[in-house]
Amino acid sequence: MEVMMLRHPHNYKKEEFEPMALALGFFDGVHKGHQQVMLSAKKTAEEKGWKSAVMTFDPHPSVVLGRKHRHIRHITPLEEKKRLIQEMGIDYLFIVRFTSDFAALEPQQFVDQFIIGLNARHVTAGFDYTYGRLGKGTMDTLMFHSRGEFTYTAVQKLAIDQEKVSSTKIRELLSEGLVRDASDLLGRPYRLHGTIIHGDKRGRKIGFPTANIEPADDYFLPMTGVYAVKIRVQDEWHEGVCNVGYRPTFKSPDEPVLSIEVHIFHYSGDIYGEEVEVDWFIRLRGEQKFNGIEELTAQIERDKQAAVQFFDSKRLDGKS
Ligand SMILES: Cc1cc2nc3c(=O)[nH]c(=O)nc-3n(C[C@H](O)[C@H](O)[C@H](O)COP(=O)(O)O)c2cc1C
Ligand SMILES: Nc1ncnc2c1ncn2[C@@H]1O[C@H](COP(=O)(O)OP(=O)(O)OP(=O)(O)O)[C@@H](O)[C@H]1O
Repeated sequence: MEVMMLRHPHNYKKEEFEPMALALGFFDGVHKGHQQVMLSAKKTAEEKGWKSAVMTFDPHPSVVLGRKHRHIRHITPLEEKKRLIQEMGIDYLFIVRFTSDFAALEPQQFVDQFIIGLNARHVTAGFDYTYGRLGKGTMDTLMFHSRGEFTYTAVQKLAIDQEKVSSTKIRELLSEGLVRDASDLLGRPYRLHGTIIHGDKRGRKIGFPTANIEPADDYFLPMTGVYAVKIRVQDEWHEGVCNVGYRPTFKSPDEPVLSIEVHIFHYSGDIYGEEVEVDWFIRLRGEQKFNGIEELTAQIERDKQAAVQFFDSKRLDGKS
């Protein structure tokens, strides 16, 4: 997949691009709804002998439009999004810098410069996609703005249990610790990339060594608590239990520092500095303040059993 960063104004001529079927959206999560939009573009590209392309934006439009904090957390930060879109077999990914100037483009200007101007011959987007200043362009105005230069598909709403599959819903589920429900909407487990860093080395002493993980990006983390996870280290997946939280048993609430640490089953070895991936399967409990190490270790032992049982039953279901 070729990744192209674009800014407004850009100086490309449409002749510089091969004909494309282009999927439009921010696509945080690359969830099942997003996948349908992208696959629809891919299918059209295959039928017509064109290239498939996805256009996304960076940063999130709400950062520039001032509706949210400057730093918004993502289900799939840009690098994660790139990986997933690449895995879908898309030929081109356009990442448009979302600036105030870009946001101020009238719908027709956006279409002229970023759709027709890039030689897109077909556009796919979800039924509720909007474009141009104040989101005035909709799937109903696209025909008019297309000037007959491209065709388009409005992908129908994908809903699960009568609710639209959306990035917003997935963030809501993650913030409630409902990682299993989130994975139903994502079509895969929620995943975090990071690096193993040094912790306080206390874990080893209490009998549960942990890999402390520094996220590679501004991930939207699940609610604090203990989770059954899988972790990929040096290309091998292992099962484990993960605590995401503030370790109230040891740390003062006055200086809260969030830590993410995984006790990996049947594993020993020095893995500081390794890049890892963590897939989150189920939340086992909330984080607690224990009266000392013994109570904590007894509970971690129970967490471990619960996670082992969870993975065993998943294997029996044949879903592993
Ligand atoms: C499965 C698991 C569950 C944990 N649960 C708690 C908890 O409920 N409360 C808490 O204060 N710390 C909890 N911890 C964190 C331990 O306090 C932590 O592993 C220990 O302090 C070692 O930290 P270190 O790796 O930074 O040395 C948990 C750790 C694991 C692996
Ligand atoms: N459930 C869905 N069914 C069909 N299309 C969808 C669905 N969710 C998003 N899309 C489409 O995918 C593209 C990306 O959408 P967007 O990034 O706004 O995702 P979203 O999940 O709706 O996000 P948010 O919750 O922030 O509104 C758009 O074209 C949008 O219309």
